[in-house]
Amino acid sequence: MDRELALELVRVTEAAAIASAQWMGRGDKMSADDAATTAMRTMFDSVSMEGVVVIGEGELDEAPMLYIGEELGNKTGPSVDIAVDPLEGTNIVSKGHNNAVAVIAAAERGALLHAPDMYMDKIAVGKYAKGLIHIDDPIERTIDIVARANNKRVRDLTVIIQERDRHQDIIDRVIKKGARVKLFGDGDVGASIATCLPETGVDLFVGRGGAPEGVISAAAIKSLGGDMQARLAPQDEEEMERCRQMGLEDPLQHLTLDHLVKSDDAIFAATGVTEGELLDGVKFLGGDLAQTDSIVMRAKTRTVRFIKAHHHLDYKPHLVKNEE
Ligand SMILES: O=P(O)(O)OC[C@H]1O[C@](O)(COP(=O)(O)O)[C@@H](O)[C@@H]1O
Repeated sequence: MDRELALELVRVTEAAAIASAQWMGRGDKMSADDAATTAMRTMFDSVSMEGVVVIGEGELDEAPMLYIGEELGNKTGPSVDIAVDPLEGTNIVSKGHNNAVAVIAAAERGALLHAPDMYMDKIAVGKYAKGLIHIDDPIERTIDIVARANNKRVRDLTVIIQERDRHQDIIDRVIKKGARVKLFGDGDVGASIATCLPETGVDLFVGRGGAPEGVISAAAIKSLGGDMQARLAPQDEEEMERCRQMGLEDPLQHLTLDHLVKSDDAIFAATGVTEGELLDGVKFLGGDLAQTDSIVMRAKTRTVRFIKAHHHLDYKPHLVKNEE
């Protein structure tokens, strides 16, 4: 997969971000998600690839667009697996909070784990701690390992955790150990990637979140040279069976970064929808002008590009929300 495909995928996330940002703060997460999905689906038609959705909006009977198995692209380019989250942080947008993004991960055909839509336990770190962590280690040991690797004192180490009741024990243990917690409401793709960007001050991501988000994050973490491990967390026998049907013989398998994204030929693209630590949100600058802020990276070359773009919405009427 080449640089051109990476840049084409940014056009797709930009469109999804512009469409959904118009729903910010309107208390309607479904419409925000629909707007992102429709815009993303439309843009995919012109992308030079033979893509197949492996992580999308659901099975064919659940989602009219971007369903698992759907073919995308104009069939002139490489054969790729596509994982999408048109709006990562639906609640964020409906409430006007920070850190919602539109995201796509792509990898050569067969390389992305086909993760069912269920919970997954995850741990992520930046490049200095790569190869040193294990998801089954007690958090206290992991903190010591990452502090040493990142050349920080434990008291200066920051662990980012989604603020959920299920994480209370781990939050208490991080604080007792003397490290810092940084809690976030929604959006664990951005939170896990933050471990790989030293300027965020985040050293370690731990917790249980969506499995699809886990695979998408893994494409970014691979491109940034960091490390991630995971394990699906099926909640009952029915979910165990779903894992098996998706090709995971052992649903509780210890998943390394290379299980999540099997190839080094992977691309991650994201555009901010609302303001965030990683990316600015979509800014409507007056008149028909909208500004987007995106990041795109390729695991093959480890190049990370930040792209600010101005869009004249008079020329993109399909992205403009209809006013009833
Ligand atoms: O809200 P839950 O059930 O704790 O699930 C956690 C998941 O929800 C999110 O915070 C937001 O997901 P949505 O965009 O689908 O609302 C994910 O980033 C995270 O993986």
